[in-house]
Amino acid sequence: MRKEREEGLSLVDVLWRLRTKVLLNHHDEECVDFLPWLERKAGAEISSKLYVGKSACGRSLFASKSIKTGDCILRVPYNVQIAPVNLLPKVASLLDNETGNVAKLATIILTEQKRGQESEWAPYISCLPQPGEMHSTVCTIFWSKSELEMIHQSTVYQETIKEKYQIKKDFLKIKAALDHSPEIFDSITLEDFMHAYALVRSRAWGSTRGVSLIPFADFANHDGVSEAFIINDEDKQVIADRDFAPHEEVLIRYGKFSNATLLLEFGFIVPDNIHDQVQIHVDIPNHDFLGEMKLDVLRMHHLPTTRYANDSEFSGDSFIIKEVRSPRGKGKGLPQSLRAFARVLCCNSSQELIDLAMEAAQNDGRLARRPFKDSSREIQAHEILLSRIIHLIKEYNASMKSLEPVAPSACKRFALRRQMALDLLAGELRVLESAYTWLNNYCATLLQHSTTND
Ligand SMILES: C[S@@+](CC[C@H](N)C(=O)[O-])C[C@H]1O[C@@H](n2cnc3c(N)ncnc32)[C@H](O)[C@@H]1O
Repeated sequence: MRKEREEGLSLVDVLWRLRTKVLLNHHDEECVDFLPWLERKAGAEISSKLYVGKSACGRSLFASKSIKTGDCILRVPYNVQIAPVNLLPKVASLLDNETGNVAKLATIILTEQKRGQESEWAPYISCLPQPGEMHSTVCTIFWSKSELEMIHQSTVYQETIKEKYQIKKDFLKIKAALDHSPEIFDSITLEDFMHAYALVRSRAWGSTRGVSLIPFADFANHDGVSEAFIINDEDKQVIADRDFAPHEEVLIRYGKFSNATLLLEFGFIVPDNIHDQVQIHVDIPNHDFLGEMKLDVLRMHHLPTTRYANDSEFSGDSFIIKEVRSPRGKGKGLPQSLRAFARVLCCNSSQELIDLAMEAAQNDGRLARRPFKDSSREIQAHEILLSRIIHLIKEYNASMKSLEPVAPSACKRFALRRQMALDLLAGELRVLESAYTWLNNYCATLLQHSTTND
């Protein structure tokens, strides 16, 4: 107690510290003063029911007392959120409109870190994960080229390359701006910027006023099946989705995110993620003599098509598929837009394309949404999808097989990333296999009906 009093803490703070020391079983010495400090800064209560503690996934929020379903467990007013407008005016004036909000928030973190104890945000900044901490460097932007190759099947691969490019672009702009202000920041490295960028990506939320860091709320860890989330309002609130006993970890849902998104933005994945998805490309082959007509019909009906690098080579589209939960025909099956695309792709006469366009005009205007009347044509359309999916399944299996088990002497970081790559691919493979089962079943049922009718 004398030590705390010597640190200049008020009696209330000392009592809070003693109380939490007794209560906490995930005690986090470094964060004990953080919430009282934030509440003083906000001039309002932020949470009477939660504390910041330690978990297997870095810091986390825990119940400090019993929580009932429907209780408001935290509210962070806008005046203690960190938004791009908090960027020092001198630095802001040197940045153009193309500099993204994530880069601006990352710059705020770096400049506040530099100010050390003089920073008005010092108690918050000092609780953020440090560059060396394992969980903060798992995001794929930190993966090497060969590590990224492990997941080249997944959209995360391309997204990471795009993101790394954007980070470098933003870094050069920020560096140029800070070089004009050596009194604020003498030298900034790409590594420092990437770390700050990853911190922002994994803990900033969007709101009616743009993107901001939400101190305290951003210590909540993610559970994809939780119904508690940060309400997209100016003051950020979270409402408990169930009862919690004292000291239970309180998880929230960041969003209905696939493992691809979780890995890219937050650096972790969850097993059996119900939000997993796969992006598949379906192309109109360049040898298709009806290719141009098919493209015209698709565009006339507002189905987006992409012409790839060389106009004469491929045209096609990308579709997101999620796990198809019921192979027996119940539930949603594959996206209707993908099945419509396959029906158009399957047409082998201009008359068939005209018939599809007429059918759309006579109904709700949407192209190829109804099954072909001729069930053998309907089967052929879906077999195009089946063959695409079988091809992808083979590729995923081959990629996973090539990820040899790591030697016991391999570095811990590589072993972790390899395991994440395997888990990511396994989740996407599960989605593809569910689509395969659904399509197979659909075609078999159609075949059975047509032979019965014959
Ligand atoms: C918004 S922060 C949450 C607080 C963070 N644990 C900390 O120490 O400051 C998001 C980060 O927490 C970690 N995290 C959150 N939920 C997780 C989960 N379910 N599994 C693994 N890591 C998780 C990841 O490192 C993620 O980037």
